[in-house]
Amino acid sequence: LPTDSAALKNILLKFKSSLSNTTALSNWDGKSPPCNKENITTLNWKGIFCSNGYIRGIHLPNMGLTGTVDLSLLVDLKEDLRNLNFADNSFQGPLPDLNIFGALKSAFLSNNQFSGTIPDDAFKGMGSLKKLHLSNNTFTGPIPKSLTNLANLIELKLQDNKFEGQIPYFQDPKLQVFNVSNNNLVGTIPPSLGKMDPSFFTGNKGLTQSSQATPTPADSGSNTRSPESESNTKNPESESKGTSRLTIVLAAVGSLLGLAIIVAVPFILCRKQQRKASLSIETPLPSNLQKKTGIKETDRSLKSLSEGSVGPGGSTRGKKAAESTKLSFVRDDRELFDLQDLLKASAEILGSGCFGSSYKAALPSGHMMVVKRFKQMNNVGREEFQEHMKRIGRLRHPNLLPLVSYYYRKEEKLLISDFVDRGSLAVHLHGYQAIQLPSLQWATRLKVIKGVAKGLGYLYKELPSLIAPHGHMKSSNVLLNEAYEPFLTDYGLTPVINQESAQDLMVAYKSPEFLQQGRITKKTDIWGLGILILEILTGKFPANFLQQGKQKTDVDLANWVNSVVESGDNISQVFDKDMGGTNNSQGEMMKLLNIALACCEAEVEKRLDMKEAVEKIEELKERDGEDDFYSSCASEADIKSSRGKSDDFAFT
Ligand SMILES: Nc1ncnc2c1ncn2[C@@H]1O[C@H](COP(=O)(O)OP(=O)(O)OP(=O)(O)O)[C@@H](O)[C@H]1O
Repeated sequence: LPTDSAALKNILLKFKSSLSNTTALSNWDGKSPPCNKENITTLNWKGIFCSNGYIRGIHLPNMGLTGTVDLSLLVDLKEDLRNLNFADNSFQGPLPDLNIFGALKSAFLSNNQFSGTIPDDAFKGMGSLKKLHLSNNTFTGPIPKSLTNLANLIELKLQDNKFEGQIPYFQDPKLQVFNVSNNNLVGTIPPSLGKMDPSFFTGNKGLTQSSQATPTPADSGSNTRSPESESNTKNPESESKGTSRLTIVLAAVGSLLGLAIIVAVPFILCRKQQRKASLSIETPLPSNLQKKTGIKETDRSLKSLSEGSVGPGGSTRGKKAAESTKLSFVRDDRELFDLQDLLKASAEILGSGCFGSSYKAALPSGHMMVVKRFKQMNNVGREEFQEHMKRIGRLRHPNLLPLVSYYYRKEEKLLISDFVDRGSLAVHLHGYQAIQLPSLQWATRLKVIKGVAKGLGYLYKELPSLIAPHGHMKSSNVLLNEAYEPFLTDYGLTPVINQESAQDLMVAYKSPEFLQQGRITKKTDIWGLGILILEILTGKFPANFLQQGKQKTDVDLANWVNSVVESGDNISQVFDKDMGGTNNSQGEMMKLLNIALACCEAEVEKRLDMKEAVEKIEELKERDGEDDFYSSCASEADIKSSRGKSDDFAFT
């Protein structure tokens, strides 16, 4: 249903009037349209998330809402809606008719007062559903059987209810979270769920650990499966099913491992472990940035200065103090907002890097920003810091993520930039299975490298006084937008990062010249570019980045590739098998590998310089692998449409 239609307004207003205590929805007034057709993402009406003019999410958590939820009033959105979040309110009545919305991916209804038995077929036809949270309500009766047929379900939270009977049979579940703790369940825990965290089953007096036997599909027909029926199932067929289950478990473990690498690398690399990374775009946003970070809106001492200073010099001090509690914008072409807007915004932790954590936060306009917190940025004083940020703010290039604003306090710096839809290249290279995406294809990888090289070339031109104009070239600092266009981030920061931290943590200081001679040079970022290209071509994470400080290491991606080249073995073994590519593209892949190795030359004098590297990369032919290029675009576009555009949001 196109969102500019008056009909849509009416639908939402009718839905609002069916709820009680709706003060939080005061801007659902029918004056403005709920979505703007031309905008990719909008949040005109509180909690209504739109994409390209269609409503994708209704996100009303913790809004003090009461009454019952009549989803039949939203039936005209049945094709469009992907996410519903009614958690943390005081809704009553039976479970709303979720299965009206066949394309729904997540439904969060936890922490309400929903009650009653859920019909067995309540989730019939909801094959897209990935996450269902019904915890902390007072649902009774058996766990509905239709849940067992949801092929994409990965998270099921039913804890703290009054569910009764046995746990139904989940065939080959993809489930990663299955929490039924604190209910009235009886019987045994099915072996197919045996790998779950044991705490997910506690608080059910009649529930016991199962024997090792695998249940047969026949069990799935019954919600009152007897424990005996679980034994005596060992036959070749069930063994092969067991094997396929094992394969799935192994695949899941593999995916999780991939994800764990992405998440763990910064932890291992950095001294100060921050909080656990969350890559899920559908994680609920339970709290705002201030609560998540503990960042103070104002520094109390500064505030009192700004409010209370009188007399000679007092007003200047006061003014300075007030200024120091504000965000500083480095561009004049952007929407202005306050630190307060950010601190109040629902926030999601994106990950914890070397220098602190990054958070995604929605501005009141709905625009998504990323706030990166730096704690080791005191290499220069306030004025020099501000000058440097202004310099970074003047940079403009299609492959650089622009700095939008910053916040300066002696003990805390925040850098604020736009959220980039597809997250980091690192995730797409090493954790793509965990986020259920296909591996990046050759044409996309080449496009990413070309963009990265252009961005780096620009930095070299615009920041000639910096020895390493980027300084921290790595795949988690390359972000990808919807079209897989790369954006470099965390560039130009070497002058402001504390020396010791920089040497311990930044990629430039992992280079051969720093490890061997204690120096970085104008070619150090080229080495970083070379390692990044090797990472992209081989799909292997550069393990030498895991070394902390000035330690020499043999575990180096470039050394490994060089050793294969020198051994005369088949060089094709170094390329990532998941990269695809036609015969036509192999020549270009080889050329790129050679460019990467020339960028990684340990002897700085022999290494390519920036200009040479960029020129050589630009010469690589995309059209050589034309079939491959278009098929890879098509497959990624397919995935995009099958995921639904709403996935770009963090409203669930
Ligand atoms: N602007 C952004 N848009 C989307 N995702 C981002 C953005 N900035 C950071 N991220 C994500 O957040 C994760 C954490 O980023 P962060 O910059 O804090 O750490 P890092 O890049 O892993 O390490 P380092 O601190 O060394 O740069 C990144 O892997 C990336 O996926």
